[in-house]
Amino acid sequence: MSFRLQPSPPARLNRCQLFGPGSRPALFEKMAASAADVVNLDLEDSVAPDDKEQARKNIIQAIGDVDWGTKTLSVRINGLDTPWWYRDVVDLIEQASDRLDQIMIPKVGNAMDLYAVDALVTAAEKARGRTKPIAFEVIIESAAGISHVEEIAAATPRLQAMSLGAADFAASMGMATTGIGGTQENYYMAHQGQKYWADPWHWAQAAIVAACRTHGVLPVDGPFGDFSDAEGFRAQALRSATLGMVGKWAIHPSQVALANEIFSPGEKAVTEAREILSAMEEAQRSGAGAAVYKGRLVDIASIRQAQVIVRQAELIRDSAK
Ligand SMILES: CCC(=O)SCCNC(=O)CCNC(=O)[C@H](O)C(C)(C)COP(=O)(O)OP(=O)(O)OC[C@H]1O[C@@H](n2cnc3c(N)ncnc32)[C@H](O)[C@@H]1OP(=O)(O)O
Ligand SMILES: O=CC(=O)O
Ligand SMILES: [Mg+2]
Repeated sequence: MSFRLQPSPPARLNRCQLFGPGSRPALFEKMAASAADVVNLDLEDSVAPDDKEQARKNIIQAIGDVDWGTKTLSVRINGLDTPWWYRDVVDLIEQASDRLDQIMIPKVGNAMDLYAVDALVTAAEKARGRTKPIAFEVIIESAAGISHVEEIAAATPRLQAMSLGAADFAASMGMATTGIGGTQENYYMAHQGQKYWADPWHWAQAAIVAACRTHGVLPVDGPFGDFSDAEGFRAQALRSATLGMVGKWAIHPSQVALANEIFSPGEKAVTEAREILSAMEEAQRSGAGAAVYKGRLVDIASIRQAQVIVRQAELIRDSAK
């Protein structure tokens, strides 16, 4: 164990991030009224090139005009390989109200990408006299991004969250699929005439979780494209939660409740976690480091596991007050 303590991620809910194109302002009030913890107004891939400028204007106006409640309000800017990104940043900081919490930077390939955006944001904030610093979130969605995931997670104290973007990731990796997340028909093991499907996103998710947990960043699962497939979404989200991710994107309102449900620990899990903490308190009072709970071993590591669940339950309870 390193003598450095693992930093905690930001203490805020990030169970669901609801996306909507900046070119469809009619959706903004609906997004604000949704149950998502985070709203992502998009300037990037859901907006056609000819609509970029108008989408930017729509978003800047809506940041000030719409009541976003207590949601984390984020705008996805265009990628650093486009002619639009610097104007996205400058106009957002110069013209949008201070209600804007975060910008999402897509297709980040290394720490220098974040250095460049940080430099621009810092200068623009100073010029505007903005006192609330803009937080960053990034998407890991390229071969370069996943190769440099740890340096990206460590790149700037502005960074709060990191998502896996399955669509662009698949394209960049040359994966033979047009599906956005979820089970891939051809990714299976064969054994005694049966097919057993495996999870092609698992390794990238695990790398993201490890980088995020090392540097106190929230790891998030990105889009699941087939919004008619609730069971597929559920299975993908359950796997992500099991791996340590804290939430998932919704690209359609039908996915919000599902994400909230899966990334909120259920009553049974919370009760069990509290019982483990009590069992361990009792064990420690009697000088033992391990105990038996429901016929299985629990020890001091179980306290840390149970605390993850209890902390998340408390965050949800506190946010409902
Ligand atoms: C894949 C890689 C990525 O980068 S994903 C992130 C970028 N993509 C996006 O932002 C796309 C977000 N989603 C959308 O644009 C739309 O949901 C798409 C998928 C096009 C479907 O729109 P539409 O045909 O209107 O859906 P629908 O008729 O089933 O809508 C039912 C009611 O829900 C509303 N709705 C729709 N989308 C949103 C949304 N994103 N946020 C909030 N509300 C939404 C519709 O307006 C409709 O409302 P109502 O029932 O008529 O009042
Ligand atoms: O931006 C998201 C993706 O999946 O690509
Ligand atoms: Mg993408």
